[in-house]
Amino acid sequence: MRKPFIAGNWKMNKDSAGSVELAAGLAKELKDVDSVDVAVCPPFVYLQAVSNAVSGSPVKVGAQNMYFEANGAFTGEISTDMLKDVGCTYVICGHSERRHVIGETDELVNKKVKAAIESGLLPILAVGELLEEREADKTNDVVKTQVTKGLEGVSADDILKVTIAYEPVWAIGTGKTATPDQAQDVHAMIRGLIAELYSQDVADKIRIQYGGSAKPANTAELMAQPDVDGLLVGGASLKVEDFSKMIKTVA
Ligand SMILES: O=C[C@H](O)COP(=O)(O)O
Repeated sequence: MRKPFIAGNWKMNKDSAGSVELAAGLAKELKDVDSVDVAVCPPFVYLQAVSNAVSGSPVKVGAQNMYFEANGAFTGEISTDMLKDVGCTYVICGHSERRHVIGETDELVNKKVKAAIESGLLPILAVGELLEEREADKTNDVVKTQVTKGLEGVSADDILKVTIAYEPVWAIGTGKTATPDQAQDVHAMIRGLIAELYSQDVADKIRIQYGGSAKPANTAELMAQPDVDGLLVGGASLKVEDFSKMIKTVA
């Protein structure tokens, strides 16, 4: 039985006061939730304040990105130790906006996943196809490559520290959610791939989130799919009411 895991990716939104207000509101609303793992991923500069605001509640904190080196001359980058120092449990690696806007490669994403695990952070490996790739019937190939390369060198002992987030790029921030069947098809394919790369036991245990215009109105039908174990939520995670409603739908 996989415990559902719902994470909010705030992306480049909120200010200092707004971050604390949202985090404190969620901590209060979700204080009794223990059947769902919950995380929020604010911008780097608000991580400490958000960690303080959710302290003692079931809401954990994640970062939206990281760098794979431990320290040194890497201007503008943030290390895993820094993230742990400000209270992070999770880190998103390979979000499609980082792949397609910033230009991150599978190789870089893989270094981040391995460095996260090494440091004790729990990576959320995000994968997903572009609209033209789906239209060209390349969804499975693209996602398989991203998962396989993203997990290269991750041992069987460590793989269950990873959550995979399937986010079809055409569904992100567009209001165009993948249908539950479309999500289920790709999630089942990913689970089958994990069985091939690791074992059936690992595949049965690893959590696979769906992301892309997830909101209160479609949470139940997405989460009803047998291979959808959680959600990586963008826009709808920016309001206490919406995000907590999604979690309570599952709890
Ligand atoms: O990381 C979250 C996803 O990119 C989904 O964003 P969205 O819920 O705004 O479509």
